[in-house]
Amino acid sequence: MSQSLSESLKSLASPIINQIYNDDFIQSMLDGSTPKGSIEHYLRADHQYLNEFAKIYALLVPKAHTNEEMNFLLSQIDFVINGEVDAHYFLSEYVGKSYEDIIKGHHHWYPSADHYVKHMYYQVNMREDIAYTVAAMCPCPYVYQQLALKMKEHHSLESNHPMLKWIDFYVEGMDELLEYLFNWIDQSAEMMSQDEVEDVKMNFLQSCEHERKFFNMSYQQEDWMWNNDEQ
Ligand SMILES: Cc1ncc(CN)c(N)n1
Repeated sequence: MSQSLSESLKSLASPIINQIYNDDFIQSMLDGSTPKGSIEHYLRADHQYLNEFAKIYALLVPKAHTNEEMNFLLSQIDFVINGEVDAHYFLSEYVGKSYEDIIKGHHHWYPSADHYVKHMYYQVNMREDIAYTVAAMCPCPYVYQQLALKMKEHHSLESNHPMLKWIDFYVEGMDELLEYLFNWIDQSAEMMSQDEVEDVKMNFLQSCEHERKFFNMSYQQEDWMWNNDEQ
């Protein structure tokens, strides 16, 4: 029996996730050496990213076919805005500043975050079928869940490890969400041509690479050359 599209996506994403795991951001989280400035950069970018992610979920509501799909989207808007902020509070504890102080006054999207967000907005605005956007959004929970599982699997983290609460947040809370998203992709793929399926794959894999760029952007505190007014 041939592999489902979602199974194919997961195996294609695996080498990218391994690269992210071995990059500086995750490796420094594990050894507790992440520069506080890199975490602050991440939090400023991610606060905006999650707000845009919620707005893109909202733009999917008119494309939903059932009340059940609409309720899923509403629940995810609530989670992204009001639930995932807990993961940010765990990281602001590491920095030693209040989350509100870290993110206040920050308005522009850093370059790699800009590219990632616009990749998702392009799908929701230019593609009729919801699957193209869902495929571009799915790596957001999927990559983090896989990274967190690898971090726990390969390291016996002390109970006072500074990143343990952040890691556990993504180990525990993603299964039901991911099952829904991947089923949505598989169901849509049944009515697609091979070319359309290839486009769905590209959207998913590009977002996996955008995840890698987002972490590297944070570690290197990447910004635009024109912006020189931020701490
Ligand atoms: C950029 C990004 N990607 C994924 C996640 C995890 N939902 C996040 N908070 N930020």
